Amino acid sequence: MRTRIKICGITCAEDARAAAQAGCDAIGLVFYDRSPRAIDAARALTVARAVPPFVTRVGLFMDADAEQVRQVMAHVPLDVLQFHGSEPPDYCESFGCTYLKAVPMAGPETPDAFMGRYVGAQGFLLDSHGAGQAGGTGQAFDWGRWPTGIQRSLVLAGGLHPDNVAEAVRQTRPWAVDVSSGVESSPGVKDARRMIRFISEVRRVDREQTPTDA
Ligand SMILES: O=C(O)c1ccccc1NCC(=O)[C@H](O)[C@H](O)COP(=O)(O)O
Repeated sequence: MRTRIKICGITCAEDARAAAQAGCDAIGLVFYDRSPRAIDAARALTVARAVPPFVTRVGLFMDADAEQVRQVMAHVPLDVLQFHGSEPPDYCESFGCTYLKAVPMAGPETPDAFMGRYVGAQGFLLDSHGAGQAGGTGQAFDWGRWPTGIQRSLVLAGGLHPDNVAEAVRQTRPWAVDVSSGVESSPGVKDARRMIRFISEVRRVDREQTPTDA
């Protein structure tokens, strides 16, 4: 299987083009003003327009007012929404857009119980954050806690970087991986070489797992 790759926290058109050139499947735009990767709608529009066709644009929100989400959606062409806070299912579904729900692996609820509540989610991003904590921390959770036997699309996030992503994919076999700080030179600034290395490591494991013709 080809593991999908999302590079989150893109803040400029140059980084968006570099991420696409490196071979990512999706980029993330963070609409959360307390993040070092926060972006406003005007800048996000520039970034979204720099992304070539067939690369998915994900808009990330954290406990935002519904009106803020609607305003961003009216200005920026987003393909998918990602909700990273304690947004309830009816809120997530109210925008009529494909969405991912972040699952706090340091939260009190088991991942399966948490995911069971979001029947309308297209997928889940399992991250190391917990109650009251944001994402983009560079912290990994224990991959041994990865849920198995779940028929939903799961995205592995949290503390991934070019030197650990191969092992992470081998252990969890996720639908997709997500990275932010692990491919940066400083918060909010992506490093093209790290993005290329990250993606080539994922592809190396994909090849190991692809059966060859006898
Ligand atoms: O990236 C942020 O700054 C951020 C802030 C607040 C909530 C979520 C945030 N990012 C969400 C993501 O999807 C990150 O890519 C994910 O948490 C992994 O981050 P990292 O551990 O830095 O790879």
